[in-house]
This record gives sequence, C-alpha cells and structure tokens, in this order.
Amino acid sequence: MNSSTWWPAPAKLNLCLHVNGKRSDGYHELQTLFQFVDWCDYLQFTVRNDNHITLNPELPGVPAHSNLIVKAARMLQQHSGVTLGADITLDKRLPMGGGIGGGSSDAATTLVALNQLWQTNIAVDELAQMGLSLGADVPVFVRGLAAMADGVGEQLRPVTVAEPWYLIIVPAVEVATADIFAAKDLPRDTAKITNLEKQPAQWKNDCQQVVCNRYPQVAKALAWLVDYAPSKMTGTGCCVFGQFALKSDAEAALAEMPTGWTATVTKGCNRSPLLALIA
Ligand SMILES: C[C@](O)(CO)[C@H](O)COP(=O)(O)OP(=O)(O)OC[C@H]1O[C@@H](n2ccc(N)nc2=O)[C@H](O)[C@@H]1O
Ligand SMILES: Nc1ncnc2c1ncn2[C@@H]1O[C@H](COP(=O)(O)OP(=O)(O)OP(=O)(O)O)[C@@H](O)[C@H]1O
Repeated sequence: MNSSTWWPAPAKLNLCLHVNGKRSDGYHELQTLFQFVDWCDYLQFTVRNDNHITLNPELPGVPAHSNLIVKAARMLQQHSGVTLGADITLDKRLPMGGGIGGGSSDAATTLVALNQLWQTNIAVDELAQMGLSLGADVPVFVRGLAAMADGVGEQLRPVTVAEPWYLIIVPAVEVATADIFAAKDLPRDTAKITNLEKQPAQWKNDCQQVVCNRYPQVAKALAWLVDYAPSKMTGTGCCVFGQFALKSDAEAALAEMPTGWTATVTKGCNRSPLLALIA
C-alpha cells in the first residue's frame, strides 16, 4: 500500500435493529446486525513529514475540522505521539445522513490506513476503542467483520450470514438519529433473542414505522420495494434496502424504479472491502 492506493470505506446495512429497552442514561439497549456492502467511499493518503492534516475536497456543509476523517487522523496522532501528517484525498460516493454509516466508515478507514502508513502499529482492539469516541458505528468498520451488536451497540460478535444482492434506495430526506430514539411512538420492548443472526425471519427494524410516520418518502420507497423483494430500512433511516438472490433481479427492479429516485445495486459482504485490501 502506498500513496496511490485508494482505500475503500464501505457502507453498512443494519439487517435488523431491535430496541430492547431504555437505560437510565437515556441510551437504548439494542440488538442490531451489521453487514457491509461493496458500495464505498475511497480515500488516498500521502504521508507528510510535518504534522499537518489536509483534506481534499472538503464536503459541502462540513468544515474540515469537524470532518470525521480529519478528527480520526488527529486522534491517531495524539494517541500515538507520531510527528507525521497526511494529505488526504476523498472520493465521496456514499450519501450522507442516510443510515449507511459513510462518515463512520471514512473515520475507520482513516484510522486503519494511517496506522499502517505511519507505522504506529496500534492493535485492532485499541483502534476500535479509539474509534468509538468518534461514533457508535466506527468500531465495526475498524474490525471489518459482519457482527451482531448488543448493549447500546458497542458489544460486537462476528457472525456469518447470507451475502445477497441489495437494491438500496436513498430517499431525499435526512433523519436525525436522536429524534427517532426520542420518539414517543418508538417501540422499546422487543425481547432479546439468542442467536438472532441465525433467525432471519425474526429480523425487523423497530425504528422503521416511526420514520415512515414522519417521512412519507421513506414509506413510499418501502411500499414500492416490497413488491420486488423482502425489504427494510437500515439504522434510523432513511435508506431502505431490498434483498435479492440474483444481481440481475436487483438490476431489473432498479430499471423499473420511478424516475427521480436515487438507488444502487450492491453485494452484501461479511468481510469488508477494507479488510480484504489489508489482508
Ligand atoms: C443506531 C445506529 O444507527 C445503528 O447503526 C447507530 O448506532 C447510531 O449511531 P450514531 O449515528 O453514531 O448515533 P450516536 O451519535 O451514537 O447517537 C445519536 C443519538 O441517538 C440516541 N441513541 C443512540 C444509540 C443508542 N443505542 N441509543 C440511543 O438512544 C441518543 O439520543 C444519541 O444521542
Ligand atoms: N467524512 C464524512 N462523511 C460524511 N459525513 C460526515 C463526515 N464527517 C462528518 N460528517 C457529518 O456526519 C453526518 C452524518 O454522516 P453519515 O453519512 O455517516 O450519516 P449516517 O449514514 O446516517 O450514519 P449512521 O448510520 O452512523 O447514523 C453528516 O451529515 C455530516 O455532517
């Protein structure tokens, strides 16, 4: 790996998101199953001999100092004491704020790539722990293995599940995670299920109805998609995904989608494209 390598930062899907209760600190007890897809942002890193971190291009509405990529690089500098810096190029392909974790994934790829390029040699457990303070979903991207998450999402257990093709639709709305978890109509009483990863018939998203109630575009996308495939919302929205055994069937559905909608066809993967690159 060198300065011309494009490091992938894949999206994730929450194949289920069960809300099991609310804790006294306000956070929710969850069971959620993370799988990666082969739909990615790409980042390039050139090591600098001074300690500057630059990012090109910047994201509209996100100043560099609050971009999770720059935050991750600074965190690794501080944690390791390294005196090097980096010029970072971002090829942003994932929609922002859609529940597919693009920002968290960019942060994780930055930690993994710079840990290698700066030769800081921080172990993966420590890197994942560092990432947690940048976002709840950063650790699963650092580890790169599909996983069942428990607790408030921080206890991860790698799992192997089917790797279908997905048609992911991106409704033109931004959903604030905190608003959905604060909603009065959110069901919070799903019982914990042992070996949930082995029981796909039980997988559901407890946030889905709440988001559909507030955002008709999400309800509309799901209502259209279920005619083609078993379909759900990911995370706290707004993206929805349908599951297909054949790529050609997912593409056929995409071809029939109403004009003006944004969507992509991509493959589910239990090992992330980032892990595949560094293995
Ligand atoms: C639920 C997931 O979408 C699953 O992928 C993510 O874990 C959410 O991750 P995120 O966007 O990084 O969200 P966070 O910044 O951790 O949380 C945003 C807000 O959602 C609420 N929140 C989040 C996670 C959780 N287990 N219980 C909660 O109640 C809290 O009010 C929190 O302030
Ligand atoms: N590199 C980045 N890429 C995307 N968003 C970023 C980045 N850095 C900071 N952000 C901020 O984080 C917000 C949420 O980004 P992201 O695309 O990860 O949301 P998401 O897919 O809903 O994530 P999650 O599923 O983890 O809730 C953005 O609206 C943006 O303000």
